[in-house]
Amino acid sequence: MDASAPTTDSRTVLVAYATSEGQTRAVAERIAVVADRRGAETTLVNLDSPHAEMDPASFDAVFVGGSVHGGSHQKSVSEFVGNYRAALRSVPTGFFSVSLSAASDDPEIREKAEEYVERFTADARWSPDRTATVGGALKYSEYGFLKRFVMRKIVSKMGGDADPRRDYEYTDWATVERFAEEVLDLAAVSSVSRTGARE
Ligand SMILES: Cc1cc2nc3c(=O)[nH]c(=O)nc-3n(C[C@H](O)[C@H](O)[C@H](O)COP(=O)(O)O)c2cc1C
Repeated sequence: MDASAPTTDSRTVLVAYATSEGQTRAVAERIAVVADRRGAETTLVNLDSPHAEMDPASFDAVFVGGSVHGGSHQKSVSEFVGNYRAALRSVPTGFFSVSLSAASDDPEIREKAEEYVERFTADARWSPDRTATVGGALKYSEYGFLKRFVMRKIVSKMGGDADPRRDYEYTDWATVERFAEEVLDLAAVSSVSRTGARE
């Protein structure tokens, strides 16, 4: 093996996320699995649960993710990015956004998913190295009356006809893994030139 080849051994990876119904946690966990597979030491943090203070600058790669509700991501996600904006600019980063729009067959609706990301990153004044819009889930069995009502409205507005007697998962796991690999590749590349500045 070429000893100078970049590897992700002993790289540290942070996956910070917020979730309202659990699908973004599943996506974050899949990203962590991809990082673990590459030998990284991965820290998974739910931004809405009590957690130790952490400085993204002390990781080799940082993923941040949230889901879209009423057109916006969780406040804890924008607060995290706002608090650590400078640190996030110093490491390879990926932002993933989970929504139903991302799963639509209609390109105009999928465009909305991109707009949620653009609005988030513009408001947060942060330019992640990679972004991903990820199809979410419809978990009728877990929704109370109001959420179920809102979701049926959203789904019908999107032209869908999901049967509310069952749950749906629209997440494309191959896309999630590809996104994770791309950000991890950046981490491996930048660590090679770590003696100098990040290129
Ligand atoms: C009350 C509610 C509002 C939502 N609003 C939007 C929305 O504005 N746009 C969208 O694309 N998806 C919307 N969704 C779909 C969620 O983004 C999707 O269910 C996602 O999987 C939720 O991720 P989470 O389980 O990590 O919270 C909404 C879902 C709920 C329950």
